[in-house]
This record gives sequence, C-alpha cells and structure tokens, in this order.
Amino acid sequence: MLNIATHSFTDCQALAASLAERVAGLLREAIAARGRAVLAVSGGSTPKHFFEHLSHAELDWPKVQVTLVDERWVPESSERSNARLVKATLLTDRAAAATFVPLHQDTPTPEEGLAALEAQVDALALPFDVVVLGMGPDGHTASFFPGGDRLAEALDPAGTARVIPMRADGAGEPRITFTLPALLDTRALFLHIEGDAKRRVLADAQLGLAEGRDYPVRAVLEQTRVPVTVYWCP
Ligand SMILES: O=C(O)[C@H](O)[C@@H](O)[C@H](O)[C@H](O)COP(=O)(O)O
Repeated sequence: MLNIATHSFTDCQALAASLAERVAGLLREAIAARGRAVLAVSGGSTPKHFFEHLSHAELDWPKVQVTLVDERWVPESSERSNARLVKATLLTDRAAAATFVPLHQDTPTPEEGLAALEAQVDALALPFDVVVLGMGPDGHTASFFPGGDRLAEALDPAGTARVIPMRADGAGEPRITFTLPALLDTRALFLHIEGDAKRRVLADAQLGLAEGRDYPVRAVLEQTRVPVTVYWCP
C-alpha cells in the first residue's frame, strides 16, 4: 500500500499559500521541539510562488537552515542556478534571517567540489524536518534523471553517500543531488507539481505504466520510510 496523500487545488496561488502555511507550521513545530529546523527545497520554475509565500511566514528564521535537494553546476550568476532562485524568492523578507547551505562550489565540475560540499552538508542539523520535491515531465525528481549516469547509486536505499554528482541527457548541465536515502531522512516529505501533464506522469509512475521508460519519481512513491504528500494544481 503506497503511503501517498494528494491535495488538489483549482488555483495555484492557493496551493502556494497552503503549502507555505503547512511547511511553516512544521518548521515551527521543529523549532519548538528541537530548537532548530532544516528545510530542503527544489529549484526549477514551480516553487516560485510557494517560496514567496513562505518568505513572509512568521517563524524564528534564525533557527532555520535552508538547503536545496539538488543544484545545477552553474555559477550563482546564471539564470539556471537554484541558489539564485532561492535567494531571490525565498530568502527575502522574514526568511532572509535563515541560514542558507548551498550545494555549489566554484570548481569546474561537481566531482572537484564534492569534498567541500560534503563538509557543507555536515553543517546541516540532519535529519531534515521538511523536504519539498518537484518533478519534471520526464519523471525526474531532485536530479534523479532517467538515464542518469549515477541513478542506481542515487536511488540505492542502502547507499551511504548523501550527495552525489549526476549527469544525464535531459539534465542540461552536470548536477549535484542529495541521494534518495538522504532525502527520505526527513520528518515530512512533499511533492509539489503543477499541470495536467505532470499529474498524468505521476499517475503513470504510481501505476507503473511508464511504457518501457522508467520514471525515477517512482522510487519516492514506492518507498515506505516516509509518507508522501502531493500538492497539485492545474
Ligand atoms: O534543479 C532542478 O531542476 C530541480 O530541483 C528539479 O528536480 C525540479 O524540481 C524539476 O525539474 C521540476 O522543475 P520545474 O518546476 O521547472 O518543472
């Protein structure tokens, strides 16, 4: 039995506001219980409005660490940088007081930056309190791309690496990604998707109807470690 709950909205702004309220509530609970909170978010285009709503949330932001589930290996000056998006849309207003732990180094390749990145990740007070995933139309989530050169390693439930580089035809540039076991080490897991095409991909992935292709998001849907809450709007 898959442990998946879905919240569907007719209005994407309403989704963004509701998801931000839910995430802020969980971060507040974490701070009350443990004195700190750790949030991992996705990049891409979908989370922008969610980030804007969350940036206004009233909570003890200096006690919150924010990181990314994955990053594109581009400088922060690039429009493709997830760090750039997070800094511009989430870490503003009240949330500007949070600590950001980026997943990037100024090295030509992620492999060359990996040791330093692992040290950055060591600074996170893991487990995560909240992880918010997105999904691409090819069924990738985080940087778990179909055909990714290190996909099996990234999805290995027994794997011990927390972050690994990933390259794939559909990825654009090399990536760095938290692995699946690292992301599942969270108290709450959300999957935020928008549009009918993504809803169909998700439904196919749930049913295993990938027509010969594999949708890596399936690994998130089929795991039993942490319930998945899907937020969807058209
Ligand atoms: O860096 C990234 O690309 C993301 O973290 C990735 O996993 C994203 O969530 C999906 O690609 C969906 O992206 P869109 O929201 O742009 O469709």
